[in-house]
Formats: sequence, structure tokens, C-alpha cells
Amino acid sequence: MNARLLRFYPPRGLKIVKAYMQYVWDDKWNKYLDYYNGYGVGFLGHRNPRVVAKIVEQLGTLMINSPSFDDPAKEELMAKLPKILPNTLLNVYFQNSGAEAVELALKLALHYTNREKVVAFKRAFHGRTLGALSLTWGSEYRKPSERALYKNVVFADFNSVEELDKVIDENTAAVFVEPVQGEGGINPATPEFMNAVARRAREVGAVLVYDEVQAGFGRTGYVWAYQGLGAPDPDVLLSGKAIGNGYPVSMVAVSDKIAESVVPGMHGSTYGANPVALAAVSGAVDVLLEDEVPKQAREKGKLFQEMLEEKLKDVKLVRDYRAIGLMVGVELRVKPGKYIEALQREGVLSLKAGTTVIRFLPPYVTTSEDINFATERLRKVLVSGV
Ligand SMILES: Cc1ncc(COP(=O)(O)O)c(C=O)c1O
Repeated sequence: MNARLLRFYPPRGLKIVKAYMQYVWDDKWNKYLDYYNGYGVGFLGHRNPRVVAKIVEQLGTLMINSPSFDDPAKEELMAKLPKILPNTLLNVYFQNSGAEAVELALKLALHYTNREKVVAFKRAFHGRTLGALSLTWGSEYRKPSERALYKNVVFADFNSVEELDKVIDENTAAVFVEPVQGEGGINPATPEFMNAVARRAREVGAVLVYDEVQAGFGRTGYVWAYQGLGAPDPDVLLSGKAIGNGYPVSMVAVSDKIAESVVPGMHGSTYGANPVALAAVSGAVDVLLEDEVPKQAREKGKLFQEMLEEKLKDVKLVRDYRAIGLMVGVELRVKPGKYIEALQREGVLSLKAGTTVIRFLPPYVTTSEDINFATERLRKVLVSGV
């Protein structure tokens, strides 16, 4: 008898055997436009050749190295990062997943401030390890582990400026905010809200953490989503998913004052700053810069919004639609499950966000023909019923 994978979610009924850029193929060689994209990981396209080349080249020399030793992959990436990070955040650490990045941010903030309270926002998603889950809003994620969660978390209303002065106070160690909530429903923060959060965090000496695991690395039309919202640099910036374009890696970037508070032994990871992971990030940064990925995401996002407008404006089932660069949500008046399944049958892979949103996370290589195809098929399944 074969082993079985634990299924935390129902299977999608598809065996994917090959992927390239914006497309995947199943075992019967049916082709799909992949706007599910491994939860948005493959933002530079499946098996992007420049990322693959970097990984393969690295495999030829050094595959294992602990963060205690230097190596050329580390040096190369450290030299490149100032091209994509603000100069206030040039202290970095690498782990394997977004949740681990959140864990480290939480530990750094509690240690730096010597405080215990943490503020997060309603509908936030920060991951599923215990610390990250403590900052995650949805009860479906929290409930089975509730007894083990960190208790000192207050959830404030997202995009509500009035509440901030009350909720973020002198006992607050950190404020965690996603500039665009991904899992929560593709909800962009307003520029006023982001600026008010930053101002209040500064006022009370709380560590300001932007979680850009989903929104970051060009997807919203800016290298970092907060830059598009005109928000100030945070103390801690978290990224993951797209930065390795399929190679598991996340990055925590922190200010000098946070970096100075680090003490030996307080954190670490066997695979932290693994050379193959860093080679993947290096390749991804090259693509981001050479292809002007943020600009392309901005332009294609605009086109996506226009096509949604054209195709959905008279569809009763649709409450709202929004393309923040290539982070796209179509909010229905009903649960989206059966429409996501129908879209899959029509050759377009998408995923749910929040409770009523169909989410599309297209890679930047997607074309206007793809966007036309996806929105046309979306209209078809929403209008014809399923
Ligand atoms: C904003 C945000 N933070 C953290 C995470 C957790 O990342 P991972 O699944 O790599 O642990 C996610 C994953 O969807 C996310 O969207």
C-alpha cells in the first residue's frame, strides 16, 4: 500500500505533470492557464529559465552551507539586494517559508521592545506555525490550535484609522500589517491607513512589520506594495513566495536598530541562507530588474481591471472586482467554490480568498490574450451557471 498525503484541503482532482511560464499541463496533456500559480509562488513564471539557470549553476559547485560560513552565492546576493531593498533595511536573514519569516519578525520585535502585546488586523493571514497563526485572523485556521496560540494579540479593523490610537499603545511590541491582504480577500490598505499605522507605531515605539510574503516582489506594480501606497519604510519587511520563484525561501529584512539587538542563539535555521536558495533569489532579482517586472505588473494589472470591467459589469453575481497590479480578486455574492471548479474545467486555474472572492495570481509573463481568455471564461461560468 502506498503512503498517503495528509489532506488539509480537498484535492482539486488534477494531476499536473508539466509547467512552463504561465501554463501547466495535466496527465492527459490538457493545458491550463495557471493563475493559481502555487499560491502565487511562480510569479516570474513556472521554471523561469533565468532562475533555473542560476539554480543549476549553483548545484554544480555548492549545495550545502550553513549561515555561519561565507560563500559566493551569499556574496552575490548581498551585493544585489540594495537594488531592491530600501537602504534602511539592508540587514537580512533567509529561511524556508513565509511563516518562518513571520516567526522571526515576532521574536525580534518582542526581544527588541521587551514588550508583549502585538497588534494585527482582521482578515490578516500570516501563516500557520504557532506564532504566525496567532497573528492570523480566520477561525478556520486558528480553531484546531487555539489553545496553543500566543494570547497577547489584538486584532484591529483593517483600513480603520480611527481605532489605531486606541489599539496601538505603549505596551505594543509590534504591529503586523499586509499592505494588500491576500488570503483575506485581495483587500488593499488605503494610503491613509498605512501612513496612520506607521505614524502611530513610531509614536509609541512599536516595531512596524510589513508582511509582503504574497504582495511583495513586483506583484502589485511596485517592488514592494507599500511603496505603491506611499507608506514609509517599515522596521521589518517580510517576503517569500515569489522571491525564490519556486525554490522554498523567505527573507526578513530589518533596520539597523533591530539588527543591533540580535543576540547569538536567539534564532537560527539549518537551511537558513542555503546557497541554492540564495542562487534562486539572485536569479529572481535579475529577472525582476532586467524585465522591469513591477512596470509590467502595473500595466497588465490595469488591463486586467479593464477586462473585468468589460466582462463583468452586468453580472449580478459579482459584487466587486479589483486588480492591484497582478493581485486580482473577483468578489461574488455567494461562495466561489463551484465557480472555481468550473473555471478549472474551462482551462483556468484560480483560488479562493476570504469567503467570497475568486483570486487570480497571474505571473508577470501573462499576455493580453491570456487575460482576455481568463476573463471571458470567468464571465461564461458566472453567467451560464454551474
Ligand atoms: C501574507 C502572508 N504571510 C505569510 C504567509 C505564509 O507563507 P508560507 O505558506 O510560505 O508559510 C502567507 C501565505 O500565503 C501570506 O500570504
